[in-house]
Amino acid sequence: MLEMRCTVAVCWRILCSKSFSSSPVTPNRLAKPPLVCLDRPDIWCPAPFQAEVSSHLRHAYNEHTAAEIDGRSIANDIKATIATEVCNMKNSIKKVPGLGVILVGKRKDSLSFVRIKKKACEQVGITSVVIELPEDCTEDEVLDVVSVLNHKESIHGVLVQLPLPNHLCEEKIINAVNVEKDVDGFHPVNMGNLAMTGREPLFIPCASRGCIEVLNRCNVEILGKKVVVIGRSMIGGLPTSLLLQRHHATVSVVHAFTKNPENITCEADILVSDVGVPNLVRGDWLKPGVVVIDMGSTLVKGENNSESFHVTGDVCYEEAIRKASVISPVPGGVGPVTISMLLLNTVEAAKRAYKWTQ
Ligand SMILES: NC(=O)C1=CN([C@@H]2O[C@H](COP(=O)(O)OP(=O)(O)OC[C@H]3O[C@@H](n4cnc5c(N)ncnc54)[C@H](OP(=O)(O)O)[C@@H]3O)[C@@H](O)[C@H]2O)C=CC1
Ligand SMILES: Nc1nc(=O)c2c([nH]1)NC[C@@H]1CN(c3ccc(C(=O)N[C@@H](CCC(=O)O)C(=O)O)cc3)C=[N+]21
Repeated sequence: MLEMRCTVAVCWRILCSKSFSSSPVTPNRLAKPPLVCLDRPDIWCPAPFQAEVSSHLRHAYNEHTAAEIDGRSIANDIKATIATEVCNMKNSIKKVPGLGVILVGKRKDSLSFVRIKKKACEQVGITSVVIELPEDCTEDEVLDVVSVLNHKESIHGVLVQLPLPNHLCEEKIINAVNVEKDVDGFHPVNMGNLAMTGREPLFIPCASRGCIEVLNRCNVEILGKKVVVIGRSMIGGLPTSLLLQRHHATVSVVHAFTKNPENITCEADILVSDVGVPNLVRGDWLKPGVVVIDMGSTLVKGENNSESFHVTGDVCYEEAIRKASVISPVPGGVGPVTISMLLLNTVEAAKRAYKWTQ
């Protein structure tokens, strides 16, 4: 409890202090900025960048193995564009976008994801503040921090790292995030608008947006394709299946209660997996030539040294590369692009807040 009070006090001081300012803007450290592909079929909000058709595929070893998607290079291209835009915003209105992240507890994976988000913000000149609360904090204490960030003028994006400890009501906390700062896109108004044809969510969940971005960047056509999404969580599978439908795919969803999932997955032209079970998707689940997007990201202990961890996806990579035409690896696939989509959502939130366009 004392630890939490101290953390909140420190956070409050950080939020109120003048020294809570932007990290260095470093557009030149990154690759030449290409144009980010933000095309969406229903054009829900003004897309600030034009689409660039470029290839981010590493070639296959031979004709029997898949080409590998280079998610890090896609993410670097997007980050370079964002860094330039943040720089322009700073020069034009003396403001930079700000992201507030709330982290409850000390889960190893959450700590790692939050560290990655913070570093990515620094790379492009977005200010970030991470509010850490102890595992046993109360719901009211989390809601108080959400409220502070909601009201802070220099914070344009607010996100609560998930999952939360069981005693906290995720629904109540997500509902409390200002819908105009909901850069995760998990607020029911944003999620509802994503689900309803013709409506315009202010934000699209980052992993789902990342999935579409990766497919676009690798010139994989979505329209009219049979897509199977494994998983239906709020973070990953559900919004991804909705977004793919917006892009006119025919989408089937497989979940924990699906009987004989391989009978469904083997029909897919594009397979997206967001489950968190390593090696769930085997080679015999796949149609030859399928495009595989592995969104799973699970920390697993190394075999020999129990202290070492590595991140792994849902797809049995060695088997899948022999069936797929294109595959996203873990790490280095959709994950880094998800992070760059969070940066993009934060920039878009700041632009709306300041009514600023380049
Ligand atoms: N790369 C990225 O950008 C992102 C990666 N992730 C990763 O995705 C994974 C899933 O995370 P999250 O969505 O939060 O997890 P959840 O546990 O919330 O959801 C898992 C989903 O998978 C389904 N599922 C579980 N077991 C099976 C099974 N054996 N067969 C088919 N479906 C199954 C569940 O079905 P049911 O609904 O029936 O329970 C549920 O819909 C994690 O590894 C996470 O790190 C998440 C977000 C972004
Ligand atoms: N409020 C909230 N929003 C989220 O968007 C959210 C969340 N909670 N909880 C957990 C999931 C998972 N997720 C990932 C983001 C980046 C990588 C990523 O960058 N992965 C790297 C490797 C990461 C590493 O090395 O640890 C890669 O695949 O190359 C993975 C997974 C976002 N999530």
